[in-house]
Amino acid sequence: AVYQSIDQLPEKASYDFIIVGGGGAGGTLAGRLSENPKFNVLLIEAGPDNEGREDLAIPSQNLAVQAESEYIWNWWTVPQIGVNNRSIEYKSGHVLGGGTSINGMVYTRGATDDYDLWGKFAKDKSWSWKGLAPYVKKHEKFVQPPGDRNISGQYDPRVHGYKGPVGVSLPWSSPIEFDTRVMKNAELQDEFDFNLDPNSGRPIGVTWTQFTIGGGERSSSATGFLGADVRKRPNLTILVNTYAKRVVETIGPTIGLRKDIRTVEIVQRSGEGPSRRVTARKEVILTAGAIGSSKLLLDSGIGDKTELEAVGVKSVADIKDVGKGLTDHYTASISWNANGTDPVVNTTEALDLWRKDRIGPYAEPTGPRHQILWSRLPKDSQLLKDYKDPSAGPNAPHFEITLSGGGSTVFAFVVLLTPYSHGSVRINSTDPFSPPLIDLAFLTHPFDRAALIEGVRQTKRFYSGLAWDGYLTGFNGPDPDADTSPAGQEEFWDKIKADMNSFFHPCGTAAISPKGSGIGRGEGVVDNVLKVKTVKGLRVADAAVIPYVPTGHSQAAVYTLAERAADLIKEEWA
Ligand SMILES: Cc1cc2nc3c(=O)[nH]c(=O)nc-3n(C[C@H](O)[C@H](O)[C@H](O)COP(=O)(O)OP(=O)(O)OC[C@H]3O[C@@H](n4cnc5c(N)ncnc54)[C@H](O)[C@@H]3O)c2cc1C
Repeated sequence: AVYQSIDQLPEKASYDFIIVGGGGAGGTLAGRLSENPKFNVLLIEAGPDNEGREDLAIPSQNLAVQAESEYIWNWWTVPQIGVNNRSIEYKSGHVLGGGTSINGMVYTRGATDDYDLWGKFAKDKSWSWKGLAPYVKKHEKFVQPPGDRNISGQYDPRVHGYKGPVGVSLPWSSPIEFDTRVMKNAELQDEFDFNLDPNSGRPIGVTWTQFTIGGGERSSSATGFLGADVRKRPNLTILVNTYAKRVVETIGPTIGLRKDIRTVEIVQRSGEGPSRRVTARKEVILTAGAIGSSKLLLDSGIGDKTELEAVGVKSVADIKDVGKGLTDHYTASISWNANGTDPVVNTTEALDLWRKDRIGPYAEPTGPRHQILWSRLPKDSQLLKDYKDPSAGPNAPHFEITLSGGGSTVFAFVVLLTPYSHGSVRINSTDPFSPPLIDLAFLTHPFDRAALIEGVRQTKRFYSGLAWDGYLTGFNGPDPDADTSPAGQEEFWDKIKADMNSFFHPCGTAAISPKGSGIGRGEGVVDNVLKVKTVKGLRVADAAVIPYVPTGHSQAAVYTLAERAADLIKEEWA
């Protein structure tokens, strides 16, 4: 059943598993755990149901739905000292499907090394690219884009999954002159090579961009894992518009010394009306996202005892790393003038076409959708001599450079994928409705500033190739090389900082670490089977546990993680 409000939840119902947060991971887990008819599953989501909302299904509405306050948390970061004390709007999905219902749909797994790093953190090889291989593809259903685009030579069929519920495809439109020039440039320039598929685990090079779009519609954890058939399962209850305030100790006979945390306190999303407590017979699984899950733990008294007591929250478990270790991708924007003609989209016709046949400009995202250049700092880069390489390994790019054009502007996001800076999520109130203090710590480390300049320079080199002759008519900057005087550099940084944004891929706020290891600073929050340390009955199974942001857009890694989590839980309770 799907209940739209808390008063519809039967008083006496009981559940084996309570999943808190119906996003990328939560939707996946609810779908997978309820495959076993013996498990009774409750999924709690703060945002609305995705069903029946056309804007969430139309791929071209990606930016519109991200601006819709009902679908996002409306969080802002604390002033970021690295970017002239700006607060950055920190978007996060607030709807069934979470981020996967509103994100940019870019589908990239990251590098083998990123997954091997999980294994290193967990001291457990089953968390590694090889160990996770079945899960990397399990959620995916790679399909042809709708229409007649010929995609041969634009992806590698060997690296994809075809039986999962989440649709993945190249976008609808066929290549244009801009794309031909990108490919020509990759051929001509020694520094950059074409790479057939970004999802082989070895992303470096110029790749065609893939999206979580199936049959011309957005594919999310909600559409993929919680579709009409799944919603009919008698052992699955989905409760939307309901806020989990905290997890609390379950009253009853305590066996052993560990606190038993299987109870969730919930209330209407608006905060009005009475709170209720629901208890899981087996486990509570937090999947409220890297920000939401760490905030929930902190609101529940699970975190650094000294810091929690300083804000008046009673300590339940003193786990120092909760909310620490936040890593994310950050991006600078640069552009060129070009002599292409901006395509004019007739939105009425486009919408009609989409409604009729799921094709046309509405069947693909708004924004960068052509190719991505994944690159590393050169081997002989002074930066890699001055600092230990922050990337997980040689397959992991330092930069993502989005290649996007066709009209009068060629535009690039230069994304630093491997930041040295680590941020945090904190709370400063005993009220679970007060917003989290999100600190991304953007540009607070000298490596990050120097690396970002190198990323801008790489982009400039890419667009100075012969393939661009007669196409690009001028660089708009910001240009780190335009004026190398201190004043000129300051001007460059001011422009970058004024515009710098997040790619909204937070990870690492409840990081995985080995079973039995401590709970001091730098020692993680969950063990290698995702159980919260020192307590029982409670797991975290979303982006929060990924120790360091992968070098790709994060949804594929989250699906992989959630698929594995589902199997771990199924096995334990079989
Ligand atoms: C604007 C934006 C663009 C993005 N673009 C891309 C992209 O193009 N490609 C890509 O791969 N990734 C992208 N991402 C990131 C990707 O969507 C996330 O990595 C992924 O959704 C994370 O999954 P999760 O399960 O950890 O968290 P989420 O998907 O955020 O799910 C958490 C869920 O928990 C709910 N929740 C939180 N707190 C509570 C509470 N107290 N009570 C009840 N429910 C709660 C939330 O409402 C949400 O539904 C983007 C994200 C955003 C926000």
